[in-house]
Amino acid sequence: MIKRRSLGQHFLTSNSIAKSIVDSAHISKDDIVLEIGTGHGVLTQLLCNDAKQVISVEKDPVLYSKARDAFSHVSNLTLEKGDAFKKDIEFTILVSNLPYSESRTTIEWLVQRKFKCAVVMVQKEFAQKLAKKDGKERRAISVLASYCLDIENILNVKKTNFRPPPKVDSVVISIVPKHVLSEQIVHTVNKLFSFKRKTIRHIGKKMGIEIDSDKRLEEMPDGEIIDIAKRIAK
Ligand SMILES: C[S@@+](CC[C@H](N)C(=O)[O-])C[C@H]1O[C@@H](n2cnc3c(N)ncnc32)[C@H](O)[C@@H]1O
Repeated sequence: MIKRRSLGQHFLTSNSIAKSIVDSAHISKDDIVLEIGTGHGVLTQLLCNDAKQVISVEKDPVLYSKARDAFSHVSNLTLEKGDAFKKDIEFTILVSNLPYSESRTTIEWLVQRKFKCAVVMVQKEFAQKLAKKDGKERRAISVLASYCLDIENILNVKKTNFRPPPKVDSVVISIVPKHVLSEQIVHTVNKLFSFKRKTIRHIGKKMGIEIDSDKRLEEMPDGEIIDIAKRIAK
């Protein structure tokens, strides 16, 4: 077995945690579920039991081939090989024990999509970052997440529940969308935060618009930051 750290290959070993994750997505027979990272399929069969259809994408070709053999009898499952973020898959629900290195990509990708809900496992620190509402540690990703998504922590998962165990504990979060943003706005919010220490007047000047305020990004409500990004992106 190839253990590729860059692919975040820490496999969940607990069937009861897998069941809790799938149950908390409240999947019905109308739902098309996307799973990012099939791995050894600890979630995949459970998802297929509940959903109309499951599309499970795995980037590692060896794991993809093994899953094809293991799940060849499952009629409502489509297995795909490759990078899930480069595919244009329609889904109603996303369920994934995310590769940690893709957590930020996933949130930026989700805020640009329409879907019913997502249940994903992320590192505890990343969940805390998403929940930052103000202060110096607030990041572009915190603004995008709190403006676009309702996020709830639903389950803490100790690192001992994975093989090989990661360095940190995880948390399963549920996500319900509120607003959708374009790729250009997501990019602009990231750009605004690259000048984070400056006043918004100064940042506006750098980005070609006039803003009559000396506030800093960390003091501004999410909606105001998004409005500024929209003015810049026009
Ligand atoms: C944390 S493991 C979870 C595997 C399995 N679902 C589980 O719960 O044990 C993440 C999986 O995602 C795969 N992966 C990493 N990046 C990916 C990407 N961009 N698209 C699809 N799969 C990816 C890894 O190879 C790995 O199998």
